Amino acid sequence: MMDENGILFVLSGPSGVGKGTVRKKLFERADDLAYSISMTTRERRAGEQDGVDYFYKTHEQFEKLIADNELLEHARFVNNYYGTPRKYVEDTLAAGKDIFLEIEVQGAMQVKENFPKGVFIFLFPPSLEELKDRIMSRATESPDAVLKRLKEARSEIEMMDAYDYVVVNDDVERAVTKIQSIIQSEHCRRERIAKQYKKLLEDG
Ligand SMILES: Nc1nc2c(ncn2[C@@H]2O[C@H](COP(=O)(O)OP(=O)(O)O)[C@@H](O)[C@H]2O)c(=O)[nH]1
Ligand SMILES: Nc1ncnc2c1ncn2[C@@H]1O[C@H](COP(=O)(O)OP(=O)(O)O)[C@@H](O)[C@H]1O
Repeated sequence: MMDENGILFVLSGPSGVGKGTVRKKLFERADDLAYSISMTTRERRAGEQDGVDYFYKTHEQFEKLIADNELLEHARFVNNYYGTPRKYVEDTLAAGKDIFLEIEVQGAMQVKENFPKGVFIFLFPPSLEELKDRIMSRATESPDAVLKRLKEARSEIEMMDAYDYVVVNDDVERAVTKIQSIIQSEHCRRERIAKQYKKLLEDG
């Protein structure tokens, strides 16, 4: 059966690789894509807004969301919970609109089980040295949190194989353009399949 649903895109990659930066630039250019704002128990950083960057929750509130099955996936990352609201994703896809998730690898693997047709993109650093510099330069974390994020980065990179595409974030513009072409070619691919399917039915 051909589906008229939107396409689900997932962007993952180690902390500090530039996911947030690339995603924001992508959304400045793409207007037919919806962003799924995640829930988190992490503290709000300076400059972040509730309902824009994340929905900030207490541990108790988050655990209730899990118990009530309101999350499509969730994971713990460096002592905090992160999760994707189920309803927004399902409603957006059902309305025929594409949705974009920016989540870490454990969560992405849960999404893959439920949405095998999703498109999984891994953002890759030019080098580990550069990754470390980027996490440090952002200076939003304590030295301890920087170390934990770096440690996490190695195990995240090991999961790269499970992704459909790997995009190196050497230059933001270039990475965004590559992601845009991935989105475009996935649409072409699905249209081609739909056409072939229609032809098959017509040919009887
Ligand atoms: N599983 C999951 N991971 C998420 C979600 N939202 C954000 N993340 C990931 O959690 C990790 C930590 O995010 P954050 O604290 O904002 O740090 P940053 O990515 O280093 O800026 C990143 O890898 C995010 O992509 C979510 O809803 N689910
Ligand atoms: N292509 C790039 N080249 C140089 N610096 C970058 C690039 N992409 C992102 N950065 C910088 O790296 C740091 C981490 O980026 P951020 O988007 O917060 O990463 P993430 O969301 O993956 O944790 C920020 O200071 C950002 O400005």
